Amino acid sequence: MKICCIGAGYVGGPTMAMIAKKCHDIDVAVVDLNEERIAAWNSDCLPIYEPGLQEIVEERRGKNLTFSTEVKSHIKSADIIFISVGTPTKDYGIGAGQAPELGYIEGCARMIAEACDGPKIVIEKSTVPVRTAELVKSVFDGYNKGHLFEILSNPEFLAEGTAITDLENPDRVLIGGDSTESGKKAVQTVVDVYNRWVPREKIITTNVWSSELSKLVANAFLAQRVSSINAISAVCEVSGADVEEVANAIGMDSRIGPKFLKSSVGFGGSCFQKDILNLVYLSGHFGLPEVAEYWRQVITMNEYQRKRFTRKVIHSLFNTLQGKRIAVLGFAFKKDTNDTRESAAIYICRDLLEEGADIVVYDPQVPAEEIKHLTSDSTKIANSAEEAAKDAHAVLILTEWDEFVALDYAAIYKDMVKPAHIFDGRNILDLEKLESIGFKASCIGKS
Ligand SMILES: NC(=O)C1=CN([C@@H]2O[C@H](COP(=O)(O)OP(=O)(O)OC[C@H]3O[C@@H](n4cnc5c(N)ncnc54)[C@H](O)[C@@H]3O)[C@@H](O)[C@H]2O)C=CC1
Ligand SMILES: O=C(O)[C@H]1O[C@H](OP(=O)(O)OP(=O)(O)OC[C@H]2O[C@@H](n3ccc(=O)[nH]c3=O)[C@H](O)[C@@H]2O)[C@H](O)[C@@H](O)[C@@H]1O
Repeated sequence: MKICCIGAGYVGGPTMAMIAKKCHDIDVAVVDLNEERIAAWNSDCLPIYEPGLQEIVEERRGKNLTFSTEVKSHIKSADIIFISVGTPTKDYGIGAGQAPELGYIEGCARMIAEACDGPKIVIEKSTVPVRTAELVKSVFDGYNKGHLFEILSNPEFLAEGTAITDLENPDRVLIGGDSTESGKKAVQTVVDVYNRWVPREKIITTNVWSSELSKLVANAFLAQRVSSINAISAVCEVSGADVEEVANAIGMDSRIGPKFLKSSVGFGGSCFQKDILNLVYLSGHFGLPEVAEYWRQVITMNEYQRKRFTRKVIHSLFNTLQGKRIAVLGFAFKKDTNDTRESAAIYICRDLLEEGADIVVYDPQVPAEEIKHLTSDSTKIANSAEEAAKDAHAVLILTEWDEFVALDYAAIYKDMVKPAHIFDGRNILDLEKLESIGFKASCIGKS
C-alpha cells in the first residue's frame, strides 16, 4: 500500500512519520510545493520542533518515509491521499477575518483530479468547514473523475509540543465516510491502518459531515474552557479568590474534569481562533446569529485577557514604559514548540512597544528574525533569560518553558532596575519565594 500526504507541515509531517513508524509495509510519501520545507525534512534540522519527532524521522526516512516536492507523481501512485494543507482565516473579500481560506484545499483537489486515472481514497486531514467534502467532490466531478474517488474526513486532534505522544496514544481517531458500499469499504481500509496501533474501540466512524464538524467543535470547546477560566481569573483578582484553587475545586467534579483549566495570558496557536471564527462564520451562513455570537465571545474574552495583562504591566510600572527595558521570556504560543502563530506574546509585545517600551525577548526555540518580524526591528533578542533580564525594569513570563521555573531568580533580581517587577503570565513561579527575594511579583488570577 502507498500513502501520499499533501502538505509537509505541523500535521502532515508528524502524522505521516507515525504511520511510517507503525506500518513498515506501507510506503509513505509527504509532498509539498515548498522546496525549502522539504529540504529541511530531508536534513538534520527538521522544519518543526516536536519532542520525539527527529528520532522517528531518522529511523524511517529513506526506508518507508519520503519527503518530496514531486507532488503529482506521488499522488498518482498512491492508494490513499491525505490532504493536510493550511486552512487559514481569509484576510480579504467575502468572509474576511472569519471564513477559512479553502484555496489550498481546492488546489489539492485539482492536482489530484489532474494526476489520477485510477481509484483512490482521498482524505481530508486539514480542519475544514462542514460540507467541504462537497466542494472537493464537485472539483472531481468537473474533471469527470468523481467516480474514481472516495472522499473521507479524518481530522487530526494532536496538540503541538505533544504531537508524538498524542499520535501514538490518541484519545480517539475519527473517520467520516459515506454509507454506500464503496464508502464503507474505504472507511474500513483507513480503520485498518490506524488499528495497527490504535485499539479498535478508540476508532470512531461517522458520516462525513459529523466528522468535519466535530473537529471544529472540539477546538471550540477546548478554547471555551480556557476563556471561561480566564474570565474567572479576572474575578479572582478583585475578590481575593485564587484561580488555581478554584480550577482545582471545580475540576474535581468528574462532570467538569481537571484539564484545560489553566489560566494564562490567553490561548494562541494556529487553530483555536481560526476554527472558532470558522464556526462563527458557518453559523452566520446557516442563519444562526445567536449561535455565532455565543462562540464569538470565546475570542472576545481571549483578547480581553491579553489586554488585561498588558494593562497590569503598564499600571504597575507607574503608567509609563517610555525607554524602560522589559524582558519577555517566551515567545512561542506554548512550551515545547517553535510555533509562534497567534501567540499571545506577539500581541502583548506590540502593545508594549506602542507604549514606548524597550523590549528584549528570549525564547529557547523561536528564531530571532521571526520575533523581530512579528514585533519590530527595534526588538532586541537575548540568548538567555539572564541576558534578557539584565538592567530590565520587569520580567514577563509569556510561555511556560520548563527552564523558566528553574532560573536563579535571586541572581536575576540583583541585575535588574529596582523596584524589580515580575509578571508571571503562565502561573509557573512561586510568588512568595520571588517576593522574599525582593521582587514585586504578580501572576494571573490571584490578588
Ligand atoms: N498545527 C496543528 O497543530 C494542527 C493543525 N490542524 C489542521 O491541519 C491543517 C494543516 O495545518 P499545519 O500542518 O499546521 O499547516 P502548515 O502551514 O504547517 O502546513 C501546510 C503545508 O501545505 C503546503 N501546501 C499548501 N498547498 C499545497 C499544494 N497545493 N501542494 C502541496 N503542498 C501544499 C504548504 O506549503 C505548507 O507547507 C490545517 O487545516 C490545520 O487547521 C489540525 C490539527 C492540529
Ligand atoms: O487543531 C489544532 O491545531 C489543535 O489545537 C489544539 O492544540 P494546540 O493549539 O497545539 O495546543 P493546546 O495545548 O491546545 O494549547 C492551545 C493554547 O491554549 C493555551 N492553554 C491551553 C490549556 C490551558 O489550560 N490553558 C491555556 O492557556 C496554550 O498555552 C496555548 O496557547 C488542540 O488541543 C488540539 O487537539 C488540536 O488538534
